[in-house]
Amino acid sequence: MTPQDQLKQQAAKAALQYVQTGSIVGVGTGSTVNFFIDELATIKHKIEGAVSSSEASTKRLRAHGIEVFDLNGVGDIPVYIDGADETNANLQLIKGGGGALTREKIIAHMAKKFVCVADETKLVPRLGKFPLPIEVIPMARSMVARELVKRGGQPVYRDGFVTDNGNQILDIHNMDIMEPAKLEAELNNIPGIVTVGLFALRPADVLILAAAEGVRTLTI
Ligand SMILES: O=C[C@H](O)[C@H](O)[C@H](O)COP(=O)(O)O
Repeated sequence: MTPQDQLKQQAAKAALQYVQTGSIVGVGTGSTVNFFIDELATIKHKIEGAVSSSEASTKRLRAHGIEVFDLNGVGDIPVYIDGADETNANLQLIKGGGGALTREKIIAHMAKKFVCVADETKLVPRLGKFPLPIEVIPMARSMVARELVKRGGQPVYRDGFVTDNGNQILDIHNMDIMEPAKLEAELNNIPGIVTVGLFALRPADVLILAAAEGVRTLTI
C-alpha cells in the first residue's frame, strides 16, 4: 500500500465513529471510500444497510454482504461519507474525478451530516487546480463547453467516459473559482448541465483529514 493509501485508510477508519447504529448509511465513491466500505463491513451487523452513489460502490457494498437500498424508498440518511478531489478550509469541495458527482450530490443533499474523508493533499487554499468536472447531457456538450470558455475555463471532454446516468463529463481546466457558491449557482442555470462538481452550496459538515502527523477533524 502506498503512503497516500495508508492515509486514505486512516481517514476512512476514523469516519466509522459517525455511523449510527440501526441506520442507513450514505456511501460515496472513490478510492478513499473503498477503504471506508471495507471498514463498514466490519460493523455491518450494526447498520440497516446503505444507499450508494455509484454502481461501483454498490458492487463493493454488496460483495461485503451490505444491503443497498433504492434511494426512492429511503426517507432519512443521518450520515453521508464521501471523499473529494479538493477541499478548501470552508469544506467546500471539488468532486467528480471518478464521474460520480450527480448521485453524490443527490445523497449529500438528503443527508443530515456530510462527512468528507481525505488525505492531506486534498486540502488547498483555493479550489480549482483540480479540473472542475461537469456532467452534461450529451447533445448539449459543445454548447456547455462554449459557455465555460466564455467564463475563462478550458473544457476538456472526458472522451469515452459515460456516467452511471448515461451522460458525459467535461473537465474544466484553469477555472477561476474565487467565489465557489456563486459560481456553482451560476453554472447550475446553464441548460444541459446536469451537475457541477462544486459542492459549495452544500459543503461538507465535517472533514476528516489524514496526514503523516495524524488524523485531524475540521468542522464549519
Ligand atoms: O466521482 C468521484 C468522487 O467525487 C470521489 O469522491 C473523488 O473523485 C475522490 O476520489 P478519491 O478518494 O479516489 O481521491
